[in-house]
Amino acid sequence: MMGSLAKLCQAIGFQRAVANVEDIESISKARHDRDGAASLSNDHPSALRCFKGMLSSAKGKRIVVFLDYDGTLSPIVNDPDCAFMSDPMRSAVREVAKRFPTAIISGRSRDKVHEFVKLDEVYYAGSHGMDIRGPPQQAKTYDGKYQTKALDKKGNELIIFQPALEFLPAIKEMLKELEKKAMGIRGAVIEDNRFCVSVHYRHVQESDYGLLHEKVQSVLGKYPHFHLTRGKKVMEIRPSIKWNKGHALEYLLDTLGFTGTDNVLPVYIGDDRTDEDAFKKTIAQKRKKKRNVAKHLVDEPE
Ligand SMILES: O=P(O)(O)OC[C@H]1O[C@H](O[C@H]2O[C@H](CO)[C@@H](O)[C@H](O)[C@H]2O)[C@H](O)[C@@H](O)[C@@H]1O
Repeated sequence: MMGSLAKLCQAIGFQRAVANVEDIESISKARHDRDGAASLSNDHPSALRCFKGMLSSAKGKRIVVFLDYDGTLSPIVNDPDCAFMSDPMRSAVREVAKRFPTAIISGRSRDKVHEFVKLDEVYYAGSHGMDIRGPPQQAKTYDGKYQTKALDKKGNELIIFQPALEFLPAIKEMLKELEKKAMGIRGAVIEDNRFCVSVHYRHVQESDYGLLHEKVQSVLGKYPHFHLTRGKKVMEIRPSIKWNKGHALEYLLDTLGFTGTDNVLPVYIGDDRTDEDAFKKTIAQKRKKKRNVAKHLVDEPE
């Protein structure tokens, strides 16, 4: 059962920790591309060195796997439309999804990630978690108005959760303005991620960075309910709601029936700053468990 997870980790670049598994092309090299991404260092504890230990803490628990897309399941490439996932990576994710509930949480639009991943057996959260296609169960602790039922191509029932729905008209307007403004700057690429917008500057001359930033800020100034975050050579404009990849992880755990339980171990694999919101929630989950154990000890009569 753990073999499939080890294989996926190896495909993502965790080879050192899980030796003796069949060789799958690693994307770790591509991730160290000096583009501002956090790299492994003494300041960052390495999952590579404690993978087996991490798995031993999964004993008796249900593992739920959460994966980022760009830079994790696909290499970072120059053209965002060409960030394809390799077939071995797809097989590794498919194998994991057979054994553990698995979700992909990306900054991309949900449809775009699905198009790249092409697997129906995983759950998808696009737009940094603001567009979730989850299990066919309403989440208990979330506002029902953002949850709608839908059917997939095979007629299976799904729940769609979109907490930023009311921002859609403004996002469409903003997208047009950004496209117009960015046209003047060579190399700038605007990507429609449905509930957020990416402004890529990977191909912009360094001398034009400031100008592009100014233009983005001038558009953003007209939309006070939005804010800017940063990724790898990309500025991302998002609605200012209290919702990120971490909340999406919690939402999915809820719809999978794990709210208030101790018997779950969420595993999140990601490479970028926005993934840190989800890492924090997995840690919070662990702390919650510790608190519950402590409470249990206090409640328990001696
Ligand atoms: O949450 P993620 O799935 O990691 O998405 C974050 C952004 O990823 C994409 O941009 C990044 O990957 C591109 C393809 O490798 C690369 O060209 C770009 O420079 C990177 O920033 C995606 O295009 C963005 O919309 C996502 O927000």
